[in-house]
Amino acid sequence: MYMEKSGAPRRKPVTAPGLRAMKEKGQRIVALTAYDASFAVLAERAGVDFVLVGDSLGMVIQGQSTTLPVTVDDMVYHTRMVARGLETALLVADLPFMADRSVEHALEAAWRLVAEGGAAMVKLEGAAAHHLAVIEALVSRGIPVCAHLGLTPQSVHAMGGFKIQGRQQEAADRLLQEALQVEAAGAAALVLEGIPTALGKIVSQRLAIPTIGIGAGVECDGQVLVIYDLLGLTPGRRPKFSKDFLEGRGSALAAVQAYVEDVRAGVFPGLEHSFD
Ligand SMILES: Nc1nc(=O)c2c([nH]1)NC[C@@H]1CN(c3ccc(C(=O)N[C@@H](CCC(=O)O)C(=O)O)cc3)CN21
Ligand SMILES: CC(C)C(=O)C(=O)O
Ligand SMILES: [Mg+2]
Repeated sequence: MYMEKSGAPRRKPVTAPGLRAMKEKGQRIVALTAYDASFAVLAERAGVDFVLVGDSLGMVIQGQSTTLPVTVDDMVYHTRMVARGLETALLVADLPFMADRSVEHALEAAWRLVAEGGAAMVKLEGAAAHHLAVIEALVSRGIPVCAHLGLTPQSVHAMGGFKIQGRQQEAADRLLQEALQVEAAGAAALVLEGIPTALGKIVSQRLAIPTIGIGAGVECDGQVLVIYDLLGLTPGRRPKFSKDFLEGRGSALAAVQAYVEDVRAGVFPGLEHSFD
């Protein structure tokens, strides 16, 4: 094997049903993005539970200003690279923009992410009727789905920028209803991005499936970050909800380990990384 992956004692593989069991036991889920084998090994060695090949790769790897140009081919390529670095963490891949334009397209894309890429779960943004139909189609064929609500970057133009969502009561009520709908459609987990802490808490309490927050406050059942933000590698302004864990530490592994510990202990995100 090219790379030593875990370094630590072996642990049981993280699975889709296992995420729900973690919520039931009150164990926080630690998620992190990775786009290549080296970063996947880092996440694996630090004990990350859920490794996301995010379409954020369009921004942090490709240097584009949104995630919209990312293709299914791009996602399959990076998912394959990440798969080679993982041993026990759950491998999740984003369906890129418009891969869900029909149930057929979504099935084809998810098939490739699982069969060619090695993903064990796919993530998709939104809870419109057509998204719910896609979730049901994938789940009924044995592909676990992670939903994604709130600040959904593939809707950047509709939102008028990467803006915090669910600040008004009506929008908050709508988001809770959508969360209940994706759960009913069979989603195994839900990423909540860019919403007030109080809303993240309510959604997490009302759902049986785990919520994984990014800029959604400390009350979610888990947290996710973009690894480049965690390592302070993002040029220019990075989202307020992110934190440079490498600052004051001697290695990338120590930085990821500190993130894992802080999420498990419920001390990250702090108020300074949250919205109210
Ligand atoms: N490096 C990186 N980190 C991410 O978290 C990330 C990406 N890229 N690319 C894909 C999406 C885009 N994301 C973003 C990008 C910017 C903001 C941002 O600047 N938000 C403002 C909030 C504005 C408001 O208050 O409404 C902020 O100050 O954080 C948020 C999410 C999250 N994702
Ligand atoms: C930030 C996470 C949730 C994501 O969707 C991505 O990295 O693309
Ligand atoms: Mg994404």
